Amino acid sequence: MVDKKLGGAGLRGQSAGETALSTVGKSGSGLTYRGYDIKDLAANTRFEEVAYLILYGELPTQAQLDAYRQKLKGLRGLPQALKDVLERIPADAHPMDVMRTGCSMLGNLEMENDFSEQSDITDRLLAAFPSIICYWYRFSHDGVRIETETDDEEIGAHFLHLLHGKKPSQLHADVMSSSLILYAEHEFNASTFTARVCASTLSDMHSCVTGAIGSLRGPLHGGANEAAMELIQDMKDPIDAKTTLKGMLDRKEKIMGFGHAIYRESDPRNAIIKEWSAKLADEFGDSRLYDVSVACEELMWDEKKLFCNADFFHASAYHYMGIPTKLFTPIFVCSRVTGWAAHVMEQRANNRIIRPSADYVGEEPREVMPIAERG
Ligand SMILES: CC(=O)SCCNC(=O)CCNC(=O)[C@H](O)C(C)(C)COP(=O)(O)OP(=O)(O)OC[C@H]1O[C@@H](n2cnc3c(N)ncnc32)[C@H](O)[C@@H]1OP(=O)(O)O
Ligand SMILES: O=C([O-])CC(=O)C(=O)O
Repeated sequence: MVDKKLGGAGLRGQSAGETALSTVGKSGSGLTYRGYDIKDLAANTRFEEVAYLILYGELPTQAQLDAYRQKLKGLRGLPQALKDVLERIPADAHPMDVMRTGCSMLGNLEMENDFSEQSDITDRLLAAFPSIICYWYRFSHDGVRIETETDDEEIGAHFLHLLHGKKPSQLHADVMSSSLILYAEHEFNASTFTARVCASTLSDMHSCVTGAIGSLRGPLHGGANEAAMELIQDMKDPIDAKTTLKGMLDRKEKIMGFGHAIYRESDPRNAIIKEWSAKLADEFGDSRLYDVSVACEELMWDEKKLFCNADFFHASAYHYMGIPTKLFTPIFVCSRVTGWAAHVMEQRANNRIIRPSADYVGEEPREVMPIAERG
């Protein structure tokens, strides 16, 4: 794994354009957003500061942050027509499909008429996504029509408040803020590239983000945090964890939450979310999920030199905060919309339609036979 060369299928190792937004896997610094190391950001900022950095180019002053939070707070309400749509989506729908539909419906109701509106449209999506997913979840699962306009200062706390019907503890608010920072931006990953391809046709912001949600949904990308939870939830203890994983590796099964297309030795986001998971396990008073996760990490490194990516310890961390597994990937959307939108804006600012070529491997030229002679 560590020695594997970048190249070949999946456009791996090929540059597909320029970005000033982030670096991934550059030696000396695993992940940076606009020049700031992810560890520095996670330790010293809150998510709204990072969203502002990604979208507006610099970290905000206190006055700018206050104004930005105030703006986002004022954008949490959902139009009745969107609530009507959300109420029609069944409880057994996939929540990522709810996000996709919610984003698309908002695009019908609050269309981006001109690119000069792109920042306001993005702020609206950033503010509205927690409302969209929680409104649908609480209506379809609990039969409750929630009020989505809370006075929480932060997006992460607002999400937990809507989900659980009460304000979260400081620890949970801190974990959510950190988690949203970790997920915010990641260069030309599959969902962001989807957004950029869409943007390159000069399409609207809602279309770009809706497409990106579809790409993030898959288990090889954002969906891995849910798949990781399904994997660890039945593991009894570290020994059971190692036996289970060994069997899966012997059967050549993929272990979700491990490996990465770009990082070769570690994902810098893992150490941060792992530390939060340990703190949550302490608070929860039952460390089984954390312990089995550590055992999985050890075994995967020993057997395959594969490391946990950002998703693996998110599974236990989110679970400890009482978040239902199927809402894990939608939280990723609530964060990554910042990166997606910033890439859309960057693409628009220096655009050429993205249209690669393909190596043809089909039939040689031939003539159409009259239908009676085919067979
Ligand atoms: C936030 C995110 O989106 S992070 C990614 C989340 N996705 C996952 O966790 C899904 C599981 N992981 C994977 O499927 C892959 O590691 C990906 C999709 C992330 C990267 O794929 P690739 O770039 O093709 O992986 P890479 O080239 O490094 O794979 C090297 C070898 O390790 C194997 N491998 C990679 N990841 C895993 C895994 N999680 N479990 C088992 N084997 C793996 C590959 O099958 C490959 O084996 P091969 O050489 O015999 O074909
Ligand atoms: O970069 C990737 O391929 C996937 C990833 O970790 C992310 O999008 O956060």
